[in-house]
Amino acid sequence: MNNVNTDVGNTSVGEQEYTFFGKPTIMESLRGLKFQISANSFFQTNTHQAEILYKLIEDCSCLKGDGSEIVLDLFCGTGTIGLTLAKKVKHVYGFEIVDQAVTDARRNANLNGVCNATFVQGDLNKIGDNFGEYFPKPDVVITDPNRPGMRMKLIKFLLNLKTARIVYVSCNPATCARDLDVPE
Ligand SMILES: C[S@@+](CC[C@H](N)C(=O)[O-])C[C@H]1O[C@@H](n2cnc3c(N)ncnc32)[C@H](O)[C@@H]1O
Repeated sequence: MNNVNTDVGNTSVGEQEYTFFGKPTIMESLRGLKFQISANSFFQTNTHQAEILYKLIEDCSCLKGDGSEIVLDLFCGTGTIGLTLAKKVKHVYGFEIVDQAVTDARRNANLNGVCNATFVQGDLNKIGDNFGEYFPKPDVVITDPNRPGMRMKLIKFLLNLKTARIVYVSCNPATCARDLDVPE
C-alpha cells in the first residue's frame, strides 16, 4: 500500500492510496474482537500493548456490566475502545474525524455482531453548542485525542456534562496535563 500526502510534516493521513499487492485493509485481533483497518485509519501500532491499554481503560471505566450505561468514545478511530466495551453497556457513541476510520468502525461493529454502537464522523475541535443532542447523557466518557489534546470548548462541554467518570487516554503528557488543569 502506497499512501501519498503532499505535507512536509509528520502526518499519517494520505491524500491518495495505491494498493500494489493484496488487500487495501489489514485485519487485527484485539480482546477477542476482529478489526479491519484501512490505510488512513488510526490503529495502535503495538497490538499486544494495546490489549493491555484497553484492559486498563475498561478497569478505569468501572462499568457496572449490567447493560444499563451509555459510553461516549471520543476520538474513536476504528471503534476499538468502544467496541471492546459494548457487550457490557447499553450503547456506545463514537466520534471521529477521519471518514475511513468511521467506515471501518461501523464495519467492525458488524463484523463482531455489535448492534449497540453508533459511530459519527465529525471534528471534535469544532463542536457546536448542540453537540450534546447527538447522544444521551453518558455514564462514562473515554477520550483519546491525538497529540494536540482537546480544545477548550470540548473540555468545558465534558465538565458541564458532570459525567461520573472521564477516562483520558493520552499520547502526549504535556497536553494531557494542560487539559486536566482546566478549572470547572
Ligand atoms: C490517538 S488516536 C485514538 C484512536 C482510537 N481511540 C484507538 O485507540 O485506536 C486519535 C484519533 O483521533 C482522531 N482525531 C484527530 N483529530 C480529531 C478531531 N479534531 N476530531 C475528531 N477526531 C479526531 C484521529 O483521526 C485518531 O483516529
